Amino acid sequence: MILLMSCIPDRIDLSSNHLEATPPIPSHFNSSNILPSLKKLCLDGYFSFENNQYAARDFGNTHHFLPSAVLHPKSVSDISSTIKHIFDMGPGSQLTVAARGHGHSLQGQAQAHQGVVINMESLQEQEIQIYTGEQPYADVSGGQLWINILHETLRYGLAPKSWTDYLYLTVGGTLSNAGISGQAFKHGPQISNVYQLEVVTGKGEVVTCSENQNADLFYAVLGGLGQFGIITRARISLEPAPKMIKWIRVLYSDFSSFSKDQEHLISSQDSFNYIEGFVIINRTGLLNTWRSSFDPKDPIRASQFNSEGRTLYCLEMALYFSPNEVDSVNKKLERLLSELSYIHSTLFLSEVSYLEFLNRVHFSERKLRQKGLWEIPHPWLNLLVPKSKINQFAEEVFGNILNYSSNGPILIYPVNKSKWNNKTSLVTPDEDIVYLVAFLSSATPFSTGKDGLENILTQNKRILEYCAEARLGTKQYLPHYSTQEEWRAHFGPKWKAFQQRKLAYDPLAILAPGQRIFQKAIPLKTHLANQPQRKYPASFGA
Ligand SMILES: Cc1cc2nc3c(=O)[nH]c(=O)nc-3n(C[C@H](O)[C@H](O)[C@H](O)COP(=O)(O)OP(=O)(O)OC[C@H]3O[C@@H](n4cnc5c(N)ncnc54)[C@H](O)[C@@H]3O)c2cc1C
Repeated sequence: MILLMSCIPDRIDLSSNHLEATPPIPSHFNSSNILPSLKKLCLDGYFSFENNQYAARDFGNTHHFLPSAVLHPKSVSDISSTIKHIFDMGPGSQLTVAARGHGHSLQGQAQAHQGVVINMESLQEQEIQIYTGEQPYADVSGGQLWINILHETLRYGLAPKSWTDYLYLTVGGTLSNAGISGQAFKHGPQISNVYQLEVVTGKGEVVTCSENQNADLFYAVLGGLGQFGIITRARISLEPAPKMIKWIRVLYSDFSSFSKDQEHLISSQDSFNYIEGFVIINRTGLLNTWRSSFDPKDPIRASQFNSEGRTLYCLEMALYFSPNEVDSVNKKLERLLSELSYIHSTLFLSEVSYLEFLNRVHFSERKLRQKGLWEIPHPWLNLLVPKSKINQFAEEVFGNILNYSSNGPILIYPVNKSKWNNKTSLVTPDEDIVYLVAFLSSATPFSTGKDGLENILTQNKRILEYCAEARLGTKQYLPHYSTQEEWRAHFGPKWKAFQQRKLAYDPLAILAPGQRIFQKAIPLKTHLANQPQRKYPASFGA
């Protein structure tokens, strides 16, 4: 159930549905004055003004802000003329615009309260175009799903190099964050594997950018949380696609051996193609095994392994190969495994196609959907932790704060920062190796117990407080804050550049209001100059 109200108290907990207050839209703002002017725009696509509840929903399922209109663009010009029209109204109109990819944000980041949501998936102006050759690439729409890109590129024996664990996400959505998965140690995140973008800025201008052309906008948009422009097209770097995957999991009972082996593997020249890992705290229910699209016998074998109540760490690796390389890949696998110090009775190996491997979470999604466990609140917390502090972090968080059980998978794996470009808007800890730690919790509807939403949010808060108190230098990935002070602390030395770029590309703060970084009500120049240390209501941030 979605509750949509224009005026609701600060926080309502309906157990199954955690809502936050609607942003403080001033009383003089009346969207009904604005909407007739939108209707007059000459578009290839169309606006819908009713039945837009889905645009007030996301995967997190805790924030629900209803827009006044949804644009279903058929062309880039639909997007640019809509934004230009809103820009020309000036700051007084209050109208904001959120691009909505697949709506898999966690806290309303793709929503626009009483604003305009752009349904990016309807932008199918151009087919996926593949360029073969020495440096192959794909030209794709910003609203394209990664799963569709995979299917199409595989027809040419090619595929993107860097992925997310789940492929039902759009190009624009993941490039606005980073796009991190088990290939990132080798290729960097998805934002390191883009040659060119086409962007509609907050003034409605359509700009092509790359590292050689309008480079500042290019880097601003990558990891830019949708603040500087709407990605309408992206040129994605490709590589020859492997046919098959050896997919391996091994267990550790000791965190430092586990992380030492992970770091060894990501630093080796000739290593696996994919390296991740996860924490197994107590036993696993269906929600905890959503990544276990593995040999069906393995969970049974794993459950026979007597952990004696200890927390276990699972190192997950994949080796790409072609059917004609079986001998050499087996030798390589043997050599790589011989360098590791896992518990030897816990080696799990399966062989799957590349497509099955990359699409593994969708397999679990289907199972969860059947049980009604997909569209429930997901109070996720994603952190980037510097390598020098990971042992301290693990000891306190896995050993103390989460001492009873987890409410979903906890991923943990290191990546080499040398593969990441510091010019992008993405913020990471300042070390050569950082760990992605993802607490992918699901809240049980109506529960007020340990698996309930409030409890998980409290637990997330404890983790964040511990990181701050212990000065671990962690950064949130897919960040979510409620005060401007927190955003400034998040960006640290990058905050000034982030503000300057906002002023250059979206001076009226029209775009991506759901990130709650800038507020359209305040003219941006004043806003930037004054730097107020103000705390906005929890739902709105700075
Ligand atoms: C099941 C699941 C698994 C995930 N796994 C991973 C993972 O392995 N690695 C990882 O890095 N992330 C992962 N994520 C997080 C995911 O990458 C982000 O939430 C991403 O933003 C979702 O993409 P989307 O298309 O749904 O974007 P949306 O939620 O629709 O939008 C996200 C933000 O980007 C903006 N935006 C959307 N489209 C555009 C565009 N074209 N141009 C400019 N701005 C735009 C929106 O306004 C919003 O601010 C996962 C999320 C889920 C739900």
